[in-house]
Formats: sequence, C-alpha cells, structure tokens
Amino acid sequence: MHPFSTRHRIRLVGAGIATSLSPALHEHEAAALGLTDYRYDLIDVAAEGIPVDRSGDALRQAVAAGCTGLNVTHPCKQVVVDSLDEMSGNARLLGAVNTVVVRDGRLIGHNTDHSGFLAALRRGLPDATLGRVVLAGAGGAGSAVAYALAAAGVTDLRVADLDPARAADVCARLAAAFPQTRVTAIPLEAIEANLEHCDGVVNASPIGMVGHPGTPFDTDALHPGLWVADIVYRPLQTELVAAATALGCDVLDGGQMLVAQAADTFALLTGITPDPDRMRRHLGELLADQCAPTVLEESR
Ligand SMILES: NC(=O)c1ccc[n+]([C@@H]2O[C@H](COP(=O)([O-])OP(=O)(O)OC[C@H]3O[C@@H](n4cnc5c(N)ncnc54)[C@H](O)[C@@H]3O)[C@@H](O)[C@H]2O)c1
Ligand SMILES: O=C(O)[C@]1(O)C[C@@H](O)[C@@H](O)[C@H](O)C1
Repeated sequence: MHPFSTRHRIRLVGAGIATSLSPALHEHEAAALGLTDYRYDLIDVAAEGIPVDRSGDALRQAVAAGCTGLNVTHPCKQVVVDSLDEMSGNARLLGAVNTVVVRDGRLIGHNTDHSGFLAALRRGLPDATLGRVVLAGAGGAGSAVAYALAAAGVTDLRVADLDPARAADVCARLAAAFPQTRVTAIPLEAIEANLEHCDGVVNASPIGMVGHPGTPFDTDALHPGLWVADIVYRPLQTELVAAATALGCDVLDGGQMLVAQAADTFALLTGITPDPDRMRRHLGELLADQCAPTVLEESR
C-alpha cells in the first residue's frame, strides 16, 4: 500500500508565526501539483497561551485531531524532540526538528533547515570553495547551517555569536560529529580580521531582517574573492547581500534556503518532489506583495 495519503492537514507550530510564508508556499505548490486536499495552518503557541515547554503536547494533540504532518519553528524546534517517537540521523545530531512526519500514529522528526541550506548552497553557489568559512549567528538556524557547512566539506569553520556560549556550544557539537572539520568559536569583533583569509561567509544572525537593520559585520571587510550567503529572507536583498553583490562576490540569498527547506519538507510529507523553481518564483511574488505597502508608506 502507498504510505502517503492524498489528504494533507499540515500545521506549523511556533511563536509569532502570523506572517510566515510557509502556508502560501506549501498550498500553492500543492495546487500546482494537483493535490487538491492540502491545507497548511498555524498553531501559534504564544497566541494560544501554550507554554513553550508544552509545545510537544500541542503537537500530539494536533495529530490526534487529524493533523497529518508538521513544521516546527522558533522557539519549539528543540523542545518538541522529547515528544517524538523517532528522529532522522541529522535531526538527532542537531538536537532540533523543523519537520514531523506522521506514520501509523508515530511521530518522526526531521531537520530540513539542515538539508535545505545544503541544497541551497549546492544549487546557488555550486563553485564555492569550501575551505575556510566564517558563520555569524549560532542560534536555531545557525546551528543547522553550521552542520550543513561541515557536511558540505568545509575544512575550517569559524563561528561567531553575540552570545559566545552559543558559538562554543555549536563548535563542541560539530567537533564531535565532524572530526575532519576544524571548528573554532571566534569573538564577534574578530569577524572582519578573519574574513581577510576566508573563502566564504554566512549570516545566520537576524541582522539585516525587517526590524533588525544593518549588517552583522563591517562590509568594508568583504573582498571579491569571498562568497557570501545570507539566510535572512525578509527582505531578500539585505544590506549584506547588496554590498556583496556590488563588490562582485558570488552571493546566495535567504530565499534559496527558505524554498529548499520547504521543498524538502513537502517531499517528506507527501512523497512527491515539488518544483523548487516554481516555489522560488512564487516566493518572489509573495515578498513583492508584502513589500509593496511598506514602500508606499515610506514614500509618503
Ligand atoms: N531562510 C530560511 O529558510 C531561514 C530559516 C530559519 C531562520 N531564518 C532567519 O535566520 C535568522 C535567525 O533565525 P534563528 O531561528 O536562528 O534565530 P535565533 O534567535 O534562534 O538565533 C539568532 C542568533 O543570532 C545571534 N545574534 C544576534 N545578533 C548577532 C550579531 N550581530 N552577530 C552574530 N550573532 C548575532 C543571537 O545571539 C542568536 O544566537 C532570522 O532572521 C530568521 O528569519 C531563515
Ligand atoms: O515559515 C517559516 O517562517 C519557517 O518557520 C521558517 C523556518 O523556521 C523553517 O524551519 C520552518 O519550516 C518554516
């Protein structure tokens, strides 16, 4: 019997998720593929007064009520781990889950932030030299990106975070999982000096997203030999992406990871491989629609 049903009731569990683009991205792709009974809704734990440490219960209740698969986001990605029956190798390694597949009532955790960044890197920067790389931001997404970079073959990874303990924690986990990668926590103020002898840099901090203007380091330290990836996707053209593009660096924007993780999740939940190019075009339309009122307001 085919393990996948044609009826899909997907939920995203997290806090402050009202503006998530995942419902639109998933439902649009499902419709394009002829999946007419695919719904993606939100369970905002903050809005519903669910304590974050009970988000695993919320997940199980959703499944009991008919939910067939889930995305999990900030701040629940680590908390829900204990409520699952099984985890993929990557998710176990990361200690974080952003996708839950339901099979015969069993909840199986996956991490497509990890596979999504890896796919985005391979697709968007196929010729990137993966020697020495600096990563700014070691939070939920940053740790998945760090694992993806090590899995991609980066030999020397330097991790900086506003909270040095977070950078140190990611480095300790990585060193155990990827002995062939040299991982070092560096102070925030050392990013610029490190970039001089680096092949690439990734921003996985919130700096550059709407509400957090600026760049995570001084862009005067960029040089044309460097590839630059930003996982912030609101806006796609962050100040860092703009500065790197102007300098002629090879650049990867955050839309690539957003689409790749959504595509990987969609495939896990439905057994059908979606069209990432169509999803990327749709993301562009969604972001253009979202940005339009802001631009109008600013020009008043
Ligand atoms: N493109 C995607 O698919 C995707 C997926 C997940 C998250 N994101 C984006 O990534 C960003 C981070 O998300 P998260 O879930 O990891 O958040 P998080 O809160 O878990 O982690 C953010 C980390 O950045 C650190 N930080 C803050 N300012 C910094 C600075 N100036 N330099 C270095 N580190 C700094 C914080 O201390 C924290 O550890 C957000 O903008 C989010 O929208 C994108
Ligand atoms: O829709 C979002 O903004 C997401 O929450 C982004 C990121 O956290 C992904 O891992 C989730 O699958 C979806």
